[in-house]
Amino acid sequence: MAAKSSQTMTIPTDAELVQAQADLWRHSLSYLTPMALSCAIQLGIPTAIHRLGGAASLPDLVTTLSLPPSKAPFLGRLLRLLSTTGVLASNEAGIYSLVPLSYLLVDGVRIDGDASQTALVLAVTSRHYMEAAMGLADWFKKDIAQPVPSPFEEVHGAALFEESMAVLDPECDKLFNEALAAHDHMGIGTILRECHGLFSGLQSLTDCCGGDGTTARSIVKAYPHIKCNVLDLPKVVDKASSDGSVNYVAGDMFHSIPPAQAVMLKLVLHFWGDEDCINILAQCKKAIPSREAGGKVIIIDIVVDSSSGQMFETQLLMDVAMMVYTRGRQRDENEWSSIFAEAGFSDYKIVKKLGARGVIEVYP
Ligand SMILES: C[S@@+](CC[C@H](N)C(=O)[O-])C[C@H]1O[C@@H](n2cnc3c(N)ncnc32)[C@H](O)[C@@H]1O
Repeated sequence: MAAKSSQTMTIPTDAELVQAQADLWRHSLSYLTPMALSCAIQLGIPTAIHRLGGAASLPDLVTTLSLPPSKAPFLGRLLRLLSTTGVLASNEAGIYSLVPLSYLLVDGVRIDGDASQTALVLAVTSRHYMEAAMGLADWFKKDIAQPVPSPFEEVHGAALFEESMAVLDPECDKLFNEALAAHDHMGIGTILRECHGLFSGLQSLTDCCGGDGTTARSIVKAYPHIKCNVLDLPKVVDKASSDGSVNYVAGDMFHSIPPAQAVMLKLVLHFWGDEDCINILAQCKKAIPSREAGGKVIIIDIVVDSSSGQMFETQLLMDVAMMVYTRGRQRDENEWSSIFAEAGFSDYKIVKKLGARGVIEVYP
């Protein structure tokens, strides 16, 4: 027999009901915010404003973007939403300008040598990603044995990293790879400037899952004395173009990680479940010397922090994104700490929080 609730819900007042209705509109229509952002990128609005000197009026944009004049009033409404949601700034004279967020969406602008972030927005707002999110309720109802495939795998028949994705859906595979490169390449410059002690004392480093070696090359450029290995799967290493500054190793991190004073896992562990993370970290521990000899694992990943205001919501969205698209998750400090302990590490330190991410040193 169902337990009787001792609490009865108070009937909302009229004022609360109309507010609730407005809140529901906002919640259920807020998918139009990323759609407007994607539309702005496809039309080239941030790039046009940049080329017009960083500020532009509606008529300037209609002309520069070669849009039919009949669309001007509609573009004005799009620009108003983009300004209200913080993608652009606007003033009373009807001039639109770039803010740091839209600066990241300007074609050709390089931040620390990184590509703009347009590829990421275009991928996550594509039908491939949206369809996976739309399959979430069906996914919840299915009782599937471990390891649980993501809603993305259920809908598209392959995981994001799987080679078969290139055959099943080449367009989706291309979108994902471009998005991943834009996402991963950004930020190492800031880490090098903000976290001086992270690499300076190291003689050697293995960038585990280091992809095409972009991050490792930036580190070696800043610290030429560091001997740097880049470990990735053979299919990735085979395609990497080497300039001789780093040593590429084709392999599987679950089997072996090239030894070095430190192993770095930058934006890796959030793709994996807890058990896999423990196995990866256990392999890292085998690859490094004792703490006294300077051994450490460097992790760059989100540290979910409920006291971080709006950043907390971003971190939760990134967590649900991991649930929808991968088998991974985002973790708070307690969750990180127990994974480190289970993998046999004795201590850790959160060196720095940068945006939504943290830089963690983990000691054997
Ligand atoms: C999200 S990226 C890592 C990002 C990279 N560390 C960066 O910050 O630029 C994931 C990478 O992990 C690699 N990878 C996946 N499974 C692997 C494994 N078992 N062993 C080694 N590399 C792996 C993929 O090929 C891909 O290049």
